Amino acid sequence: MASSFVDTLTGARRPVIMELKPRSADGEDLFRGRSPAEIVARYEAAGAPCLSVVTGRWFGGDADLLAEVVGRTDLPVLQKDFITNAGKLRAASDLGASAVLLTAALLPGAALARLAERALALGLTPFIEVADLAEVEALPSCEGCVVAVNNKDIRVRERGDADLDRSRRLLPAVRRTGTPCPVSASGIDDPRVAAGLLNAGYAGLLVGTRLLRADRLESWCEELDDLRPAPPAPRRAG
Ligand SMILES: O=C(O)c1ccccc1NCC(=O)[C@H](O)[C@H](O)COP(=O)(O)O
Repeated sequence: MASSFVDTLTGARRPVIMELKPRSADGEDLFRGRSPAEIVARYEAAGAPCLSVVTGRWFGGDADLLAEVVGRTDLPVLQKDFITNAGKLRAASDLGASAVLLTAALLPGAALARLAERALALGLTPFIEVADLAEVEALPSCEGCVVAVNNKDIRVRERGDADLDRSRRLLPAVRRTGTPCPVSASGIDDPRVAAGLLNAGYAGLLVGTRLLRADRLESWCEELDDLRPAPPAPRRAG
């Protein structure tokens, strides 16, 4: 089945999933008085192809935030939360999400495969997140799924430093899963690092904290564009 989340991300000039997350893992207020509507408008103006909404309590999110974001945009939206059963998939679909997080560290292999299949049947893109080689190698076939390498450690609520080498190391194994859309997620700060990951073969990035902190989001995006190969020139008629 065609996936609008995957197609939109892989077809984007700036393949950055821009995230709404009210608080960092350390409790920093990332919205800084801005409404979700303002942040959505800012991300759309910056050319976001897809959005991510953290609904997990640790980060200050909830289902109302997801509903509000979905009501403000036509972009495909990922729900980032601990989704562990079919009821949560139905709830995500009812709220209008286009993609759902499935965390390999939390879900035994058979449960992960079952939830990924169920998500696809509901028209949701499974956004399967991994953090080490054993998790990648245990994945079922990932056609139609995003496979995302989390550069941080969710077991410590993402409080530690990011290990960006993890994304670089795991990319060949992630490709072998059959995913059309490898993504690097978390702890991506510097546009040079972002461009390096895309130029190495990632089809997309998931960035939250850095974009929410940026006073000049457009500058961050332009710096990223400048470090990427130029898009092909449009064909001239005649
Ligand atoms: O990754 C998870 O398993 C997770 C589960 C529930 C809520 C949030 C979760 N992760 C949040 C993130 O991974 C980050 O917010 C996202 O990747 C952006 O990271 P950053 O750019 O470092 O804010």
